[in-house]
Amino acid sequence: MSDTDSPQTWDHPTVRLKQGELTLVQSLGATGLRQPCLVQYSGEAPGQRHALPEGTLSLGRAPDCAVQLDSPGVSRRHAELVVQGDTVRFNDAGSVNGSWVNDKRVRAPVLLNDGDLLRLGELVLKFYGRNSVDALLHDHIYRMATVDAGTEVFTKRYVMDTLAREMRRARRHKRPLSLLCIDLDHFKSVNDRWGHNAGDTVLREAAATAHGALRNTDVLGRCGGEEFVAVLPETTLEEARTLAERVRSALAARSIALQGEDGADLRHVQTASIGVATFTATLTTARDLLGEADARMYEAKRDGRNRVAG
Ligand SMILES: Nc1nc2c(ncn2[C@@H]2O[C@H](COP(=O)(O)OP(=O)(O)OP(=O)(O)O)[C@@H](O)[C@H]2O)c(=O)[nH]1
Repeated sequence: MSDTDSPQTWDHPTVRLKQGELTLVQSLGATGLRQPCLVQYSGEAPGQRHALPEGTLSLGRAPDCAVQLDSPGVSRRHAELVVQGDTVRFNDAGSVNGSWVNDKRVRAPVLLNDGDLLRLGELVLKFYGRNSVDALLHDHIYRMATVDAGTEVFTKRYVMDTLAREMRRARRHKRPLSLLCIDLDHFKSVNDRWGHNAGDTVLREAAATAHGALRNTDVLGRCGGEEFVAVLPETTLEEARTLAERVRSALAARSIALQGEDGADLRHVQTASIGVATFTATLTTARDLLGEADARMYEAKRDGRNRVAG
């Protein structure tokens, strides 16, 4: 998923369930001018959506491609799309493994229609035109699978997939990669003192605060009840420590407004203990990296909580 496509910065109003009814048609009307998009149907990130803004867009593995497709068999500059109003033209850009639209090899510009299947090498994508109801439904389902309903940060599954993908990228390009394990302190006492609803509010607000302290390129997910993991691509250990401290201090500085079970207005400061780990010659698997961040987080707890270790 590209930064601009992150569910945390979703680019159109969410399709919501209202009283059990999926209000697709109303949502479609409310969104007005939607962009056409491509959705990956295979490869490392099935379900990933690429919005297609107006202009000439390159598709390929190169990091500066407008539609970046980090998949084996896709050339660095594989194909090109020209988006003009409701018209979208697709062409191969001299790729090694070729491009197809609906199983027909592309050798000259092709006008795309809603629902067309594109194949770049082995990678299959589906094209959705502007205002496609299918694309809205797809977004809704994808969002349910990748965003935690209680906190609006990513699900554990999404963050683990991201970690695996970023580790492959870090290894291949010899780039730094770090991880934060963020665990709220004495969270059980929030539930015990003020009830589960107050606990849910604290979880949601703490997640929003942590997300706000991170960068657009970082991926924050909820990995357990009151435990979060942040994947930090292109980040050294030193930079990760600085970010962890930024998250810790943002949480410690935030006074969350709550209502107790008796309706009384309350305020609560929810601190966290944070473990930091980085991808090195000895920490080479996702399990190693998560284990190290988790161990450092427990060290922060043992040292008194509301601190960063690692
Ligand atoms: N309100 C609410 N509580 C949750 C949710 N998920 C987990 N919890 C609670 O989170 C609490 C976690 O408690 P512990 O694992 O003992 O940790 P802690 O109290 O934060 O203590 P330390 O981690 O040692 O600082 C448990 O009481 C869970 O019931 C949730 O979605 N909502």
